[in-house]
Amino acid sequence: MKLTGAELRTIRMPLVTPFETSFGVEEDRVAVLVRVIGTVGGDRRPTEVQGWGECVAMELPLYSSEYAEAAAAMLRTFLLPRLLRASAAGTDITAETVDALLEPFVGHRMAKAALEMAVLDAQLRGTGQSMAGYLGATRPTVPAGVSVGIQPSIATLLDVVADYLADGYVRIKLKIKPGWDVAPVEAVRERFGELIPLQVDANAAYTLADARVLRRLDAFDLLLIEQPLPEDDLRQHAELATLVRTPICLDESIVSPRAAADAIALKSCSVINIKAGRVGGYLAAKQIHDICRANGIPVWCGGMLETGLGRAANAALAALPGFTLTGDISASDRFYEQDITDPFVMDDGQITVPTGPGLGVIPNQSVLERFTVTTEWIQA
Ligand SMILES: O=C(O)CCC(=O)N[C@@H](C(=O)O)c1ccccc1
Repeated sequence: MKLTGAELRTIRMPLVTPFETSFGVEEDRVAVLVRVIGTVGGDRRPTEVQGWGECVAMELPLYSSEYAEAAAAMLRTFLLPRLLRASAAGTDITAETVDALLEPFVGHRMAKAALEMAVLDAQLRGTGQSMAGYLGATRPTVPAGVSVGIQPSIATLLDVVADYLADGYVRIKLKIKPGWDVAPVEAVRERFGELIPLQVDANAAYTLADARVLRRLDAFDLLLIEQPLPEDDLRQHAELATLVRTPICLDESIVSPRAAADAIALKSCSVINIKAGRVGGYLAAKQIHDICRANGIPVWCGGMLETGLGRAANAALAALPGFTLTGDISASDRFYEQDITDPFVMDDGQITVPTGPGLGVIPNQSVLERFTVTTEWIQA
């Protein structure tokens, strides 16, 4: 497509309840959104298209080195000007070429992913193909899993889990950290039985010296332990994998298809959480899916508290055949009283994959305005 301009918007959305992880407590979500405007169909029959991208970088650099303000600066100063200049010079801007065009800029995968997502959405709205169709989805719905934050007490945790199970969630993920691990998992197992699919997410809060504690989790038949050790420690994850029986799943460590291939080769994990924003976009996410499938590694789609825009794309991704484990694809009301798109709702534990062109959803302008902190127009 011929890129004519882009809107860069920062929104702030209140969370329905504080969300505590091993790296902090979030009361609201700050998100950077990109809307690209362009034309397709050449000079003969130019048709205007627009596409939306959502950056998953948090307000603070606690999950990864990226954060919202830095992502906005990257998009404003380097990434969008690069694409706009290339387009003005006659380059056809497609989702498949964004990564190569942005390659000179090192890192900033979440910022790049948001821009690639916007270009892909615009491109697909132009052709009429859905994101699910483009990625190769094979299912019309995906199972809904929920991520449960660290709670003030075990009693509160059990009430929260009971509510989510009553809502129909088919998989429970518990955030853990040193001092909040064996006891909450044991309590959930005792209260709700052995049958509910249960996993834990440490967000890199442990070290290999904690292997004894992590091995105690083997007693609870967990689906996996997610990212127990620091992001850059594939070797020690491989060591830990020989000490605990529960499958090790990596999240923060898997920053690219190459990292996925390395982690598999080094036996650092036996499950991978794929987050398009973390790995540089939905095309890289699909590559990781394909690498894992070729190596017999099950994958699932992680969440980053996305609005309905990212949620739509994640539902499409999670419908690919290698996504055999339930992901963090929850209903919009898990985090938001009001989503910026029509809300994603759960139906019998399932989330429906959008079938419209592109993402298949668009923001509700008045809700978007209500949550907007800043918006700016970027053009060549
Ligand atoms: O369901 C969701 O969207 C959230 C899933 C979740 O727990 N995400 C975690 C994570 O570490 O995977 C996270 C939360 C906040 C910020 C970054 C990551």
